[in-house]
Amino acid sequence: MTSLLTEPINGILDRLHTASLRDDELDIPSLPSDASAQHRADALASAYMPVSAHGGRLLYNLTRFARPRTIVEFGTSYGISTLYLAAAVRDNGRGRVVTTELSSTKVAAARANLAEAGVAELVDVLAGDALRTLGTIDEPIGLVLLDGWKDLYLPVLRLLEPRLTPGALVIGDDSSFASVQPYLDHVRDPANGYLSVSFPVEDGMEISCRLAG
Ligand SMILES: C[S@@+](CC[C@H](N)C(=O)[O-])C[C@H]1O[C@@H](n2cnc3c(N)ncnc32)[C@H](O)[C@@H]1O
Repeated sequence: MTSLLTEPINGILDRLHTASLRDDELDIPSLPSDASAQHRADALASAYMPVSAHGGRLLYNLTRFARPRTIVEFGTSYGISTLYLAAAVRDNGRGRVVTTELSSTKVAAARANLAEAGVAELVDVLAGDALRTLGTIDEPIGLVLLDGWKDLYLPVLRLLEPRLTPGALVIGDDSSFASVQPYLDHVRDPANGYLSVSFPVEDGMEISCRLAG
């Protein structure tokens, strides 16, 4: 049996996905186009913006198959995608997740959700800007989920690239968004060391395999 379909993870994911439906009712103030990542994170502190249940199951299955020792996630929010990754780590019997989030409200909520789900010991939630927090990881990385602000996918990937293992999977969520294009241009050019495929789940996930170290 999978942790995803058993309690407490199954019920917590149901609850969080249901709560995320209220994102549509939030009154988010419009932000200047040059608003900082922190400003955007604070303005959207109430918004879950999660992967869908289908996207989450894809993340779970990829993680089960790849059996990575270290998974890095950019953009924790309330911890929904992190729970799918952590459930797979638990069922693999090895590995850990390092995830990072700018909003302090969300860091506290995600830590509480992961503790309630019984997977807190499998996950490090790093508070702060991914461009700073993820620079501290010095071990080989087997799987990356990029789901923070879209314009930062490429700088975050470039930061992590020296530590990607050959064969590592890099997953970019919301790949149909125009702001992801510079990232897509990078991973879709084999000269940059990836074989990349667009997967049609929700707003699209780009799944890229690292060919070279
Ligand atoms: C789309 S949501 C993540 C959803 C989450 N992966 C899930 O499925 O539940 C994006 C999150 O990335 C966070 N974020 C954006 N830029 C960031 C940065 N530079 N460093 C850390 N977190 C960031 C935002 O605050 C926001 O909570």
